Amino acid sequence: MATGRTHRPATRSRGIPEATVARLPLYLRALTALSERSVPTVSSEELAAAAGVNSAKLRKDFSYLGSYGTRGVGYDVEYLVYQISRELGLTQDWPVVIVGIGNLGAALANYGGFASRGFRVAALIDADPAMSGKPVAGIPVQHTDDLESIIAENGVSIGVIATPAGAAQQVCDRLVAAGVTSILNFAPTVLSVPDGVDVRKVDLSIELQILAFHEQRKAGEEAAGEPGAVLQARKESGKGPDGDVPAVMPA
Ligand SMILES: NC(=O)c1ccc[n+]([C@@H]2O[C@H](COP(=O)([O-])OP(=O)(O)OC[C@H]3O[C@@H](n4cnc5c(N)ncnc54)[C@H](O)[C@@H]3O)[C@@H](O)[C@H]2O)c1
Repeated sequence: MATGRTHRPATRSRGIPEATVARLPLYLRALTALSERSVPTVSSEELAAAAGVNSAKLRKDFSYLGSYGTRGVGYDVEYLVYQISRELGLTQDWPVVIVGIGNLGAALANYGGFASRGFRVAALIDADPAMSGKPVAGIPVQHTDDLESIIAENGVSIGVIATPAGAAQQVCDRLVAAGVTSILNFAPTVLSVPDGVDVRKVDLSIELQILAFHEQRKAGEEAAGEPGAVLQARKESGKGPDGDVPAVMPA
């Protein structure tokens, strides 16, 4: 759901392209659903359809993981879940801090899905003294004065920024100086970070603007008397109804 920007070269040092890395969570989500239904194996076509990705692309992606599946049987679901989780670094617990506990920060803190995906909300931080000590999602909010010590004590390397745009760069600078090396930014502003710090930006309004563009184009095509044009455009692009492009795009 975003225009992500990862300040890294297009290929990681271990040789997995960023575009593949961006698709791994899509495979993992589809595989986790299969695993929950106790499905033992899956073909590349089935998994590609479930993940909304082209199957040739999927096979290429899995070749980077050294996973080729078995002809006539497919891929072992549990093993692939393990392999992708390991590749994404999800076999370890990642403590995360959220800075800015307003509407969005509180909603993120309350989201139960992080823990099951290997992310533990270690602390909630806000500049408003009136919020200090108040529990959100069962975690007491801490004041920004203590940001550096919170990062150090919890060994945090991932920070989520949900402050107003005007505060985001300053919060980012403090997080980075305190040792955070990955930032998920929800504030509508472009952050400057030193080399070695990854930033991903989530902006729902940009996503909506992109959808508005497509809606406008579809309306134009239909008005021009080409009712099949949308379907044809999908066929040509090779994308399913949801598109096979992850909402969070690599740089
Ligand atoms: N990315 C998206 O899709 C998306 C969607 C909604 C909102 N947003 C953005 O998320 C941000 C938060 O939105 P909201 O609706 O939760 O706002 P909000 O006003 O409800 O909350 C902002 C919080 O940040 C705190 N804050 C302000 N300055 C701070 C600082 N220097 N350090 C720490 N905390 C600070 C405030 O005390 C407040 O609790 C905004 O930048 C907004 O534009 C993004």
